[in-house]
Amino acid sequence: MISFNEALSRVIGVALPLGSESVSFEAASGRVLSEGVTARFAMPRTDVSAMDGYAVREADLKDIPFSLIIAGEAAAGTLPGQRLPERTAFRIFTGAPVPDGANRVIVQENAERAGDRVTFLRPHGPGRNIRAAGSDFAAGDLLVPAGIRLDWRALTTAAAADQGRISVWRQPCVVILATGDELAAPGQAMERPGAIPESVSPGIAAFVTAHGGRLLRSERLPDVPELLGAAAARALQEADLIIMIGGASVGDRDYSRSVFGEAPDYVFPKVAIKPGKPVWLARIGTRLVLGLPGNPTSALVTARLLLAPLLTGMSGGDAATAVVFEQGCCADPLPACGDRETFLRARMTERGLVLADSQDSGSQRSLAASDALIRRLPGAPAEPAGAPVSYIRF
Ligand SMILES: Nc1nc2c(c(=O)[nH]1)N[C@H]1C(S)=C(S)[C@@H](COP(=O)(O)OP(=O)(O)OC[C@H]3O[C@@H](n4cnc5c(N)ncnc54)[C@H](O)[C@@H]3O)O[C@H]1N2
Ligand code: MOO
Repeated sequence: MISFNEALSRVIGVALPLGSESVSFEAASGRVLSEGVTARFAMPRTDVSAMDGYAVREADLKDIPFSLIIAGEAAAGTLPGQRLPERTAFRIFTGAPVPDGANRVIVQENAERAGDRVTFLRPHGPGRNIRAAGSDFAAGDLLVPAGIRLDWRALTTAAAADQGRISVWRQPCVVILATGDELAAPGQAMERPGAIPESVSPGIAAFVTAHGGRLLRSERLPDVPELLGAAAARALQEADLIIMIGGASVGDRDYSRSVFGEAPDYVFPKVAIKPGKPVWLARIGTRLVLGLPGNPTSALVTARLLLAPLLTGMSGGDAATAVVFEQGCCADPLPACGDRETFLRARMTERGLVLADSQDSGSQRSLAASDALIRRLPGAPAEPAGAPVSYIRF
């Protein structure tokens, strides 16, 4: 069985972008730029006021108090090119073009206006309160480079470039197939003896969307090979990535692998990790199929460790950045690790990482309260409380 590191490097190897497309800003959130965004013009476009106040000439300033006639007004959006006559002031607002000849804006808090005169009553500070043309960026400057995921900060910078459309990598289209006779839609399990709520695909669906995928649909299917086969064939037509949930193990009714043929072209058939050993990844033509174990914690842990880099890379990002381990300390004693690399659910607190009450891979209660996975290497000895640990945000 391969190690987690080997599985991760194989995921990174197949997590390739799927081609680019041009989108409007409304559709760009969370997408990865396939081409950098360059500015169509300099910002500010012209010298502009940084404050609400009065534009003046330096040469006209006298000891306070002194007055000037107000000769005009400039607001944001006013065309540049107005001229400030000597020994006058202009009423000016933040973002307005500074009239030619003016070289300082005095904030209105230091002045008092009466009709067409302004009297400066308090000393102005050293700042000129003018943003020079091009001081933010010049025409043609690269504002956001290719490869950046457009989060709310990068979207703002990109929009400032005044490009109507931008080039982004295509989103991987995903179909989720959750398998198991026992599964019922949440809200409908109690009425059916033997049923349990299908809890994994709602979590995985949210995970897919958060990591740059486009969810086409999520289906719940019984353990009937014909039905699974038909659903898999449909999914292979439409999706770049199919996520099978459950049926990954060796039970007689575990069909998730066999619906893709006698011997799928595995990227890996399982991984030496706990929880999540039965996780698998295969290529079916140009599509990828990821099999997550049915145990809810195993499914979510393997999603965090292997689906995150897969979706990150397929959506144009740097797959390796999706799996970053940090150093911390564990507030609880740690048990010795067996021969499978183990990821323990934990919660980040001011005291350090606190282990979840249950580490059972079927446990679902602890998931909502866990935001970290502590990484324990095979054969690691037991440790007392306070030991340094490597962990990943969960
Ligand atoms: N003889 C062996 N048995 C098992 C092995 C093994 O190596 N040899 N591996 C165990 C491990 S480790 C895991 S993890 C599980 C994973 O098995 P499957 O992927 O085949 O999962 P299922 O059998 O379908 O289900 C396991 C468990 O999870 C519940 N489940 C499944 N899907 C969902 C869902 N969508 N929502 C909520 N709960 C779900 C299911 O009812 C079962 O209780 O296999 C071990 N067995
Ligand atoms: O790997 Mo399983 O996920 O240990 O229960």
